[in-house]
Amino acid sequence: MDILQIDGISKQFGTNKVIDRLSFSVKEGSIFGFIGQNGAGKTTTMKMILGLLKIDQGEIKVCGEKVTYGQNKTNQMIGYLPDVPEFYNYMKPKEYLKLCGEITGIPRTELDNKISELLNLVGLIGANKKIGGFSRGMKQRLGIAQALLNEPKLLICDEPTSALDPIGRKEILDILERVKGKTTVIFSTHILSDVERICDEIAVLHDGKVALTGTIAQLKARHSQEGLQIEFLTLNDREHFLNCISTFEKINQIKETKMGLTLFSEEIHLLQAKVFECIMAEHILPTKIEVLEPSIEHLFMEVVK
Ligand SMILES: Nc1ncnc2c1ncn2[C@@H]1O[C@H](COP(=O)(O)OP(=O)(O)OP(=O)(O)O)[C@@H](O)[C@H]1O
Repeated sequence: MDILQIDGISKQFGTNKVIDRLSFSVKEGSIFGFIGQNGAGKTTTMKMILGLLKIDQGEIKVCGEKVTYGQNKTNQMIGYLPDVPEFYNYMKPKEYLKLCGEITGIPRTELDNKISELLNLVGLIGANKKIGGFSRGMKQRLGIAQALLNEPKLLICDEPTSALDPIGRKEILDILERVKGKTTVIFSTHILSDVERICDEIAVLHDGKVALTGTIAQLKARHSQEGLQIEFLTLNDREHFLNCISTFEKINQIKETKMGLTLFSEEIHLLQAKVFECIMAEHILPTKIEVLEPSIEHLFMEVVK
């Protein structure tokens, strides 16, 4: 079942059309990566899902229920972690979650247990200090706990890892993976390695539309060409090699690097044969030859270039 259906939505700010007949859907129980460059419209889309921004055209459904601007019915099924979550800094995490739980009407008999469970999940059970003294990563983790308090069917996280160091990012990704069994997760990001690590499906937002969507394996198999990276001892060697290889018609793209070249082709075996032919013909000794696996990063670059 699709927990989220986005059907032909558009959004314009003045003359700036940010979202242009955007459509995609998210399956229940999955982790969905919503990818886009800065300013692509990820936050705008999330705010429309939450009914916080008016849609110019199209429709959004959460669990089959239509989202209406300014109304919170569908938000009862959603937990939201904004890109910069705000807290009462003078409170400790337990106190803060208790306040949130009381405001949203969670019965007192359940609340203490639920808070301990969530603080355990996000690794903050022992963090008995004021939130003001928390690191960014700790604040993001507390934000996830808060977003999960009401047991939402859908957890939406806006760039949860963007401002974090590698350890902080890994902690967040591990939590999202653990949450997956109970809650569908959508997270926006421009960090492609995070997406490769935990997402079941992705959508790449570009020019207001989905430029690419599918599972990671499908996308790699369908779209990406493989690359071959070669490095040389001297720039002179690189020039000679480039003159030889550029006559080969099966190459789609050549990128120059500091001491080498990266070659892209859909027929990597033919490319390899030609590379060795040029090396022999030009009497060049490369310092490195490496086949690059198709990656989401390459795919993304293909789509947004
Ligand atoms: N309230 C607004 N009024 C006018 N323009 C806006 C408004 N909100 C967003 N925009 C514009 O819409 C575009 C998309 O912004 P949005 O914040 O949705 O992008 P994003 O993909 O989330 O980017 P980032 O990764 O930088 O957070 C930007 O050009 C932004 O300036």
